[in-house]
Amino acid sequence: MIATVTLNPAIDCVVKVEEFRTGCLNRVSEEAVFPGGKGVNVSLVLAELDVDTCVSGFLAGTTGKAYEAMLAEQKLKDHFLFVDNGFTRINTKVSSQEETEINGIGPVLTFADLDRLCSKLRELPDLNTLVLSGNVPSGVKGAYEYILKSLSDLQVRPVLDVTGKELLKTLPFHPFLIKPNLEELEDLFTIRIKTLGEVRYYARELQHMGAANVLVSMGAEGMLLLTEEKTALYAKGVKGKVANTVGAGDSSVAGFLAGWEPEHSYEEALRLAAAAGTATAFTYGTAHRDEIRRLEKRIQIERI
Ligand SMILES: Nc1ncnc2c1ncn2[C@@H]1O[C@H](COP(=O)(O)OP(=O)(O)OP(=O)(O)O)[C@@H](O)[C@H]1O
Ligand SMILES: O=P(O)(O)OC[C@@]1(O)O[C@H](CO)[C@@H](O)[C@@H]1O
Repeated sequence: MIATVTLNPAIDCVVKVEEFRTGCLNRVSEEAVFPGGKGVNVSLVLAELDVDTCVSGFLAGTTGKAYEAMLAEQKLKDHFLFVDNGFTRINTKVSSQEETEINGIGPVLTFADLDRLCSKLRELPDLNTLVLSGNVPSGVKGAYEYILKSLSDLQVRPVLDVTGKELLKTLPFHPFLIKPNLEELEDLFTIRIKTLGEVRYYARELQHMGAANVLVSMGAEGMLLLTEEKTALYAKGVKGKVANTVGAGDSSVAGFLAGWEPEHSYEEALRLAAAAGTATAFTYGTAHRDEIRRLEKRIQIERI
């Protein structure tokens, strides 16, 4: 089973505004709410792809209760824990001429909370993969390193979709997969990347630092996978009508894991990663299976 950890989930309020402007009232023409947060998005797409998964992390307050009810509707196995300060954040995602996101703060966590979470994760039967992704709340800086250290005796594959120092601290644990996007890769090395060759070079640097597989997502430009066998595969972007790209990266992580599992084929992993990411970009909320399977046929992969 694949467990996902979302330390700071959010109710995603996705709205469409015909012409978004700052400094005035904007009225929305379409709106929807989803139980968001990176790990939960990964689990939603895994479930669409018939992979056994469960969600965990922390909720708080009345929005936390609402979040739980939204999860129940999605029929995800829910191992979230409650903390008794603050409230689960509400993140606003505006689709307009361009996309604008406003992400909230969420509750404060302590390392004692992380210990409770680790105990919960230990109890999960058949756990083989642990996906850790998203923002680390104040109070628990270094949380992912702490969780991986606490669970280092378990035989699980760590998967990390986190940024900056939080990512670097986890590389000594040899994550099975990391998924920086292009901007995050640039920020990690304080450089500007212009070519696929440069993407491959810096992905390789992350392998030298401990990562096994590195998947660099590049929005509409597709994604590059540097496998643990040192093969670089590139999946071209697919053109289509973008609804909202929120969760596209998380869907790619889910697609990668679902595609890799049956035959341990990295080409199939990349194909499904690209299809799932694209399907989510073309959907409000995370992608559904039919769209993912339809797009899978359109993914072109080349060795670079
Ligand atoms: N505008 C787009 N058009 C086509 N495909 C897209 C688009 N945006 C994203 N994708 C697909 O989804 C994948 C992941 O998207 P992206 O690189 O934006 O991830 P991300 O920055 O981690 O996103 P998020 O943080 O919102 O989950 C891309 O590599 C691509 O395959
Ligand atoms: O604030 P974080 O944890 O970095 O990102 C949270 C978030 O923006 O990421 C998901 C998309 O990847 C959304 O569902 C959610 O609102």
